Amino acid sequence: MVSGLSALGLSFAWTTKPVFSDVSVRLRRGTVTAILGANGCGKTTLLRCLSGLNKPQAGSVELEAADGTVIAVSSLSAPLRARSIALVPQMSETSFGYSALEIVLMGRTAGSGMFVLPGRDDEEAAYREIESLGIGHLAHRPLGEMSGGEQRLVLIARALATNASVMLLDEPAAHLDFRNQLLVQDLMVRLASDRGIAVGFTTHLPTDCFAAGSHALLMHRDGGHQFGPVEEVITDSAIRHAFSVDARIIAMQLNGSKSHVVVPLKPVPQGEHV
Ligand SMILES: Nc1ncnc2c1ncn2[C@@H]1O[C@H](COP(=O)(O)OP(=O)(O)OP(=O)(O)O)[C@@H](O)[C@H]1O
Repeated sequence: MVSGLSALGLSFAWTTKPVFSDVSVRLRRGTVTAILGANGCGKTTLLRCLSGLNKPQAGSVELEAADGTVIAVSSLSAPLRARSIALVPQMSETSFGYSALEIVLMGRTAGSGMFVLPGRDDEEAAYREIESLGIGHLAHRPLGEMSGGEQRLVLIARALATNASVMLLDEPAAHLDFRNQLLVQDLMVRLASDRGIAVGFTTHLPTDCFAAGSHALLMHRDGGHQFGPVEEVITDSAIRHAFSVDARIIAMQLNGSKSHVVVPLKPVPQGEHV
């Protein structure tokens, strides 16, 4: 059984200028980790490094087993990697012509090779994942004819169908309406608590970290970062440094539980020390 995914000392550069350096983060089984930062700070690049799609110039990404053994993600075969770590992209234009059922079946047979045809069991399992997300009515609709929110749920169902122990979602709430944002946040929390999945997601909205994450990795535009429990990492001064925005975190009791909203107040003037 996989107990988590760890990145140790990751550095990545597309050119000579590093996108990030020496990033360490641990996504534990049964928890949700938010990866927060301004546009262009490297969230998607990091997520792809964690999934094994981008190769970092330094550092390692390792899957941890419950007995303490670790295996480098870079040493896994592509099929095994696809069955261990599911990546939910923001969009999948290459899948636009396929129906939801066909797309989720691709997740079910991920890593089995091009010539393996899905069987009846696979089809039933794919239906179950689609139903579990409340989108059974979309099973036979092509992805390209769905709304952004519906597409996101289909891509999450495809990731679930892989039975991966780690799920990485790139901006899962982007372009979603209020209700669908809430549904996706609740879903990530449930995938962690009910299925024991180690969930990681990227966002550029600080409030999302409090809503769904137990831990946060805050990435700064200068390549620096902080990782730890959300309430320790996401502070007024950390937001000011990461986004160049003066903001206030407001904590309140709502329906018997603690909620937080992060209110942006004003941009920090250019050139002012953050
Ligand atoms: N394929 C690529 N080739 C070269 N540079 C890239 C490539 N992909 C991303 N970059 C650059 O790497 C940096 C980090 O990009 P990335 O997409 O990881 O940021 P992000 O934090 O996810 O941004 P956003 O919030 O806008 O989605 C940016 O400067 C971007 O221009």
